[in-house]
Amino acid sequence: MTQIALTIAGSDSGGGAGIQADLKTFALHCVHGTSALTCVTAQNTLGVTQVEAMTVSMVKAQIEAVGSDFTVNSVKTGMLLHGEIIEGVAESINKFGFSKLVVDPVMVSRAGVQLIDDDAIALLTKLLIPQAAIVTPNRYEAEILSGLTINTIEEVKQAAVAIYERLGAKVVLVKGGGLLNSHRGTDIWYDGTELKILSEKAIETSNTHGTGCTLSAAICANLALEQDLWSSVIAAKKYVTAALKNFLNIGAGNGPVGHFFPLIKKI
Ligand SMILES: Nc1ncnc2c1ncn2[C@@H]1O[C@H](COP(=O)(O)OP(=O)(O)O)[C@@H](O)[C@H]1O
Ligand SMILES: Cc1ncc(COP(=O)(O)OP(=O)(O)O)c(N)n1
Repeated sequence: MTQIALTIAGSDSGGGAGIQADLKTFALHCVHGTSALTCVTAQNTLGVTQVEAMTVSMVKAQIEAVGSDFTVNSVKTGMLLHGEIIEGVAESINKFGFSKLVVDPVMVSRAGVQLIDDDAIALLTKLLIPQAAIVTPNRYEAEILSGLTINTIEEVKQAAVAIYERLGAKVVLVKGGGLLNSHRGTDIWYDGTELKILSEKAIETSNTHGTGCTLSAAICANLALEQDLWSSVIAAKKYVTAALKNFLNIGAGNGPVGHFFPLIKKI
């Protein structure tokens, strides 16, 4: 049977993050990828130079087109840009009752640049995070969502608990790529009962563009394949780590992870 996943996210013209990263990740998991584009970014390995939003009606029409024709097994959200889009997306998600929902609360890039406005952050926390099966903030997003400063693993754990308690998330996975040196491969899971550490050795590279999108898309793909949430996260962590090890040294800035590493012919 063909499993189907939907990504609701922005386009990255450089192909490293956003919709492009999500669809590649779905394909490498043998999951049919569908998409609802929220915005278009002019972006490369050096950064974002321009952003344009899709209209709310077009975002909703894309979700409607996919949801009314296919059995969608899982959904992820990425860059949602502004409050009206978030309201529209939340409405459509409710309409179709998508329950295997991964919310990657894309707000701040690894470089610390805010990617959505303040109203959007408030609506994301109110309308989408409580509906998510799992929310996957990076270090900076976890600081905003928890109201805490994060430097150490202990502080990552405190933030994960605070986000769970303050926002009603079912599971929180705080990603550690923005931490210092040896902690960059360490993520913290909190499900209201247990704090779990997912740790991989930090990979020495600046070609990390798209790690967050890739991790959340891989979780979404594994959920579509009917794995449970914890197994989905473990497998996704393995996929993003391998993709990072196979980074693409392209462009003048921070290159993307290598999504298609399993297909590369060994000489
Ligand atoms: N240098 C690195 N070495 C190993 N793992 C990393 C590295 N950078 C990021 N990761 C992993 O990539 C995933 C995405 O995390 P992160 O980069 O923090 O997200 P985002 O792209 O949203 O900022 C996490 O599992 C994190 O541990
Ligand atoms: C269109 C678009 N969506 C999301 C991001 C952020 O990508 P992410 O993988 O979360 O983070 P980086 O590791 O690339 O900072 C983006 N840049 N563009």
